[in-house]
Amino acid sequence: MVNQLTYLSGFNNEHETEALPNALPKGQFSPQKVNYKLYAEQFSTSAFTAPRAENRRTWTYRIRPSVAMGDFSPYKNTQLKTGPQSNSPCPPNVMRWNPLPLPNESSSIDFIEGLVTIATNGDANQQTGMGIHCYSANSAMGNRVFYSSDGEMLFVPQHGNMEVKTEFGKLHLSAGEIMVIPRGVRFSITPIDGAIRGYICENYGQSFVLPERGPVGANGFANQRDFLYPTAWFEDVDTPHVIINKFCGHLYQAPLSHSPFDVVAWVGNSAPYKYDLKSFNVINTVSFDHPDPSIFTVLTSPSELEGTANVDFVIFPPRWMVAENTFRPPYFHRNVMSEFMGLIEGSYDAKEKGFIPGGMSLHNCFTPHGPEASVFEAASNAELTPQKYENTLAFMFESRFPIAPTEFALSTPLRQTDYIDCWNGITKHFDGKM
Ligand SMILES: O=C(O)Cc1cc(O)ccc1O
Ligand SMILES: [Fe+2]
Repeated sequence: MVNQLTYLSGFNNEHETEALPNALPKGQFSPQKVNYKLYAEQFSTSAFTAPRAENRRTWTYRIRPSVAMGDFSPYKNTQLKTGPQSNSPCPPNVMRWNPLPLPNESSSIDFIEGLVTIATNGDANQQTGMGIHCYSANSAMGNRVFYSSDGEMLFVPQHGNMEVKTEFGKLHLSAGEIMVIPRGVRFSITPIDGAIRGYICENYGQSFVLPERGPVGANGFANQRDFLYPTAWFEDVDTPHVIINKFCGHLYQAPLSHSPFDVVAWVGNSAPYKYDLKSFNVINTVSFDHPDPSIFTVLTSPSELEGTANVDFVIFPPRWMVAENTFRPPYFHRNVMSEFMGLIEGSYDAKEKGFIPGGMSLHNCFTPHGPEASVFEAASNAELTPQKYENTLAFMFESRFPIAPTEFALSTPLRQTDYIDCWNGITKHFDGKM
């Protein structure tokens, strides 16, 4: 059992929280002396001059400033990769993978060791694109603490429960929830009650925001109030720690004489947050035709091209299907945007076999795809009564940039090299007659 945590609610709010009374300065951010002899340190994840609506920064009040640390040295190479991947082909094939196995009970794998990159796009140093990783772990990170300078990390847990210690406080995260850790925030992950597994979108581009609602109005989709931020929590621990930083596609380590989780109070809008996907207010057709999946966008990382995301995070949650005279599952299509999908639980309406929880699929820029043959047959002949589509939770990272699988993803035996055969049964029905 884990203790209940308290959270602050509201996407991108200027939150304020203190673990000791009056640790937060009043009326200013950087007084000559901070209460409790703390240090003031600003943490910025947008340029100082970013417009107010996009500006993100938090003032932290900590036992030591972050610079009280040793120097960085290279850390070992792992399966964690970064875009652009040089010398690696990006074949346009439809691709699908079985889930990464959970770590064996006889071995002890922490979050950092269990990270494997499946695909990347864009260029981390140009702050475009993303890395798509899978994690699987069964042990705590001990005195190791991780952060990425290359991107903010959107976690999509698929299996198990974890406690996440961050500089801004603790979060508990379970399958069916998501969490975003801003670029640069230090964290440590501890599996609770067994192994954990999930997906990560390391977003090199602009920070995730909520999509516009347009004519839908002031409510619906993901509502701001359902995004939960941690309350300040700190430990005053003077034992050696190791900081592991992903920077420009490489890992570095640096020694620290103490725990970096020493923020006693903070105020600002840049901090980790989590969201329960069950809170998503699903909006869909109540008449005919299958709408585009953009109606299911939870978070979007915009690019400089309006409406053309660096990456959209889209979910396919349980919902009523009521469309009349309509082919109800996802349609056949070719798309300039590239689509990477995962399955959190149950099954997905376009693929009844082969796409299994923890698995992944990739349909790249203009690669044709759609319902598998048996789904097409069944949905073309189904009686269209209202139907509750349950036991399902899929998601998609959809990006304007082609998504290149890593060497690992191309060659792993987890890859279903016969994936294309699921469309084998698509035959000609045309006979020239109506
Ligand atoms: O390819 C997919 O399964 C994702 C998807 C779902 C949908 O409902 C419509 C278009 C689309 O790309
Ligand atoms: Fe698609």
